[in-house]
Amino acid sequence: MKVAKFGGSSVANAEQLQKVASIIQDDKDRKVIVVSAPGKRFSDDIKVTDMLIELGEAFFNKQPYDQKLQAVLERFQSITNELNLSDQIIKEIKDGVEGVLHSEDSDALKMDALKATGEDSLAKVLSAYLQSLGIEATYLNPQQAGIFVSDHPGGAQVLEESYDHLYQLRGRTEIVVIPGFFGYSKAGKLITFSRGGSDITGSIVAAGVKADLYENFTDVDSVYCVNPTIVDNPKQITSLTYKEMRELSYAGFSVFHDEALIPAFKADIPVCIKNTNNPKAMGTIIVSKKEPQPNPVVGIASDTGFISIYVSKYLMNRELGFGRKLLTILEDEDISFEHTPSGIDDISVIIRESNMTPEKEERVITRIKRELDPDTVSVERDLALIMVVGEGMDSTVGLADKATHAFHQADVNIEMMNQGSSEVSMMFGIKADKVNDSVRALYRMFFE
Ligand SMILES: Nc1ncnc2c1ncn2[C@@H]1O[C@H](COP(=O)(O)OP(=O)(O)O)[C@@H](O)[C@H]1O
Ligand SMILES: N[C@@H](CC(=O)OP(=O)(O)O)C(=O)O
Repeated sequence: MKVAKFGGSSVANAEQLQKVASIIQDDKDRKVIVVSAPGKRFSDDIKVTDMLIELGEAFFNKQPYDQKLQAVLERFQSITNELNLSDQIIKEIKDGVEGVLHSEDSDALKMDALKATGEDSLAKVLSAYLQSLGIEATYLNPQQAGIFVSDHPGGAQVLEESYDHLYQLRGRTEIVVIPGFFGYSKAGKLITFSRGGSDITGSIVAAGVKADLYENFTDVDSVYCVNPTIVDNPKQITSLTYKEMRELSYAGFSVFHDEALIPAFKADIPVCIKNTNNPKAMGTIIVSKKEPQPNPVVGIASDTGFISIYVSKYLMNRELGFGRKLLTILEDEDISFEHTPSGIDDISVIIRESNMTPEKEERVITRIKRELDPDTVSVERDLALIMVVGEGMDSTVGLADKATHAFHQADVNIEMMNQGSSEVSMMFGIKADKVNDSVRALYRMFFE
């Protein structure tokens, strides 16, 4: 049995859905299908999820939202028209959105329910389309499938019991279409995963049904060793380990959500990234172990939007509990940290800028000054992280030398370097405006 997830680009319009249907028909093992909401049809287009978020924001700000709702309905209407399906779903979306907006739920729950409308409606459209082609298919809501999650709107975590519920799907004879991106709390509230979270649903479902393969259909032939929007025609990666993919997706390989690997990894289910627009291409397979490769580096990922809080204090290394106290201040503000590179008398805490507000920052800095009595505390902004990743790196001499040489060639100052003890990756912190030049220089160094 295979679980196939189709991302936003694969379900963006009727033509894409026709490709999806023929992919499903091509392999009788594709029994469980997970879908995203319609994504971009062209580069300046707006994803349905973003349209729904805008609609919610307009409502919360007491602004008119009718046109925004109309635009969502039109996206679905054009799909149902072209696929000759009933437009009953259009009425359901309209009533559903109004029902959510005027419910008694908190704004956070309303927003999650709105966001999920894209996936939920598309799953209904796809199952109706498959039925119209004479294929036995049913839509299955995540609550009926038993996908239970923690009560964190916009950041759900799956509850263990979901896997046993999902195992029951193995008894189904027809094709089951499940909307991605959300589950239900034990209190019965709809809660979404973080953005891009349909990949997570696919992985949870694959682990639950103990699938032989989790296929993740997107709009590229494979995972490339660098982001193809930064380097033209980069080399394709045929196989990756879970560990490598986890590091690469954490650091910016947006083709696969970094949280999505965990369920598949724990259940040891191979993941294959494939192209809906070219399903014959081999794709990239992600497994627990792979043959040693001639090149110890498999990929170079980059991400922007980081800040660093730098704290220095003479004899910091002797002060018991200094690091704990510093991190507690962040924890009290509900801020998670990414990395903590340190020296004997100083420490930096790297944070995603999206986790920080000006108010939080002011409180954090005030408390650091008051409670830790540092010599210096400063905040550095507009940082990017670059990760050079590969399982073979631990046994290869001279890779850090090659990497720093590439930064030198690109005339980029390295603000921070970090190599984890696992040696699966090297991480560099640089100014964000230099990130693409750096990635290109590293690509030339390691792959050309
Ligand atoms: N290293 C990489 N390899 C392949 N694609 C990448 C990589 N890094 C970033 N991407 C981007 O990821 C995109 C696919 O992810 P996404 O837009 O989330 O797809 P979907 O709509 O299928 O969910 C590609 O179009 C590509 O621009
Ligand atoms: N539609 C949701 C979830 C998702 O996974 O989308 P996509 O497959 O387009 O990355 C989002 O945009 O966040």
